[in-house]
Amino acid sequence: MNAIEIRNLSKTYPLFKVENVSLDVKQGYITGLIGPNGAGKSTLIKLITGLIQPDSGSIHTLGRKMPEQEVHIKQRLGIVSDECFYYEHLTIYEMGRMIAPFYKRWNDQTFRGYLDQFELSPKKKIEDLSKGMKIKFSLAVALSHEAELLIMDEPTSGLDPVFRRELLDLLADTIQDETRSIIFSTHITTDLERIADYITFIHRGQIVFNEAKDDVLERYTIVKGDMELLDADTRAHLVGIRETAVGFEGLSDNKVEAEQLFGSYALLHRPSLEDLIYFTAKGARKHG
Ligand SMILES: Nc1ncnc2c1ncn2[C@@H]1O[C@H](COP(=O)(O)OP(=O)(O)OP(=O)(O)O)[C@@H](O)[C@H]1O
Repeated sequence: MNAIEIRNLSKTYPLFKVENVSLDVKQGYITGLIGPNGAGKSTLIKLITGLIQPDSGSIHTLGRKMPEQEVHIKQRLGIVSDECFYYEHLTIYEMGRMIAPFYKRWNDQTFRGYLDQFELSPKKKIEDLSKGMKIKFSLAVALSHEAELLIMDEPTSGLDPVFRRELLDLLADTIQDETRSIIFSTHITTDLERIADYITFIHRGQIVFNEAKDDVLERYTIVKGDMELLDADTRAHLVGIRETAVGFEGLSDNKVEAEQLFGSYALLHRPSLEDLIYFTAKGARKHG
């Protein structure tokens, strides 16, 4: 079962396009959305949440079609970001009162519990909240109406390390019942190494891969060796290469092939998600 099903989605801006994207986001899991600056992560999230309309293609969220069934979908969706505040002059308490009637499954007691847990004073005005506090507030709202799908655009980037860890634990707990799902865009890839089940990698408006995190980190490998190992064949094999005075470091998208190609002449080791972004942004070749 998929929480989100995207088919052949395209959106063109004057200098950028999301092109023919198809993507399944699995229900009951945490999916991390990664990619370099300007890759299209926020654009994809805005398309999914209906903030912008695609030129072509379709999006089904929680089994319902966007934008036709947007009102129904929004009841079951929690959007967590520091950007979705329209009433800056209201206090947290007043904003909560304003939001509550919109949701059929709103639980005021749960909301007050999260405000307390996240140390958010109900008397504080929205305009006086820091970026991290806005994230906490929108998370409290999402969790108080029993959202089945949390869509989070860089939720941890404005948070201190203590709350960041607490948030990651909270998210891991949130999906324990296997009916809830989370899609989570971030540059803090170590957060995803900690909690993500699936990774969606977007680059230049296209999906590079959408796979289980453990499979990705098993399939790719970092290759390190002396410069004399780099010839036309070995260069063509690597997705991206960093050359230094003492040798090279590169990313292979096929560990088995890399082992055959480089044998015992090079050092191979497991990449981090950050390595995948770095070498993909550096390289010209498409991943296999
Ligand atoms: N409304 C718009 N009009 C024109 N171009 C836009 C618009 N919104 C975004 N873009 C362009 O689309 C591209 C992708 O932007 P997007 O914000 O989706 O990237 P991102 O992956 O979220 O980047 P970052 O990691 O830097 O936040 C950028 O080149 C951006 O300038």
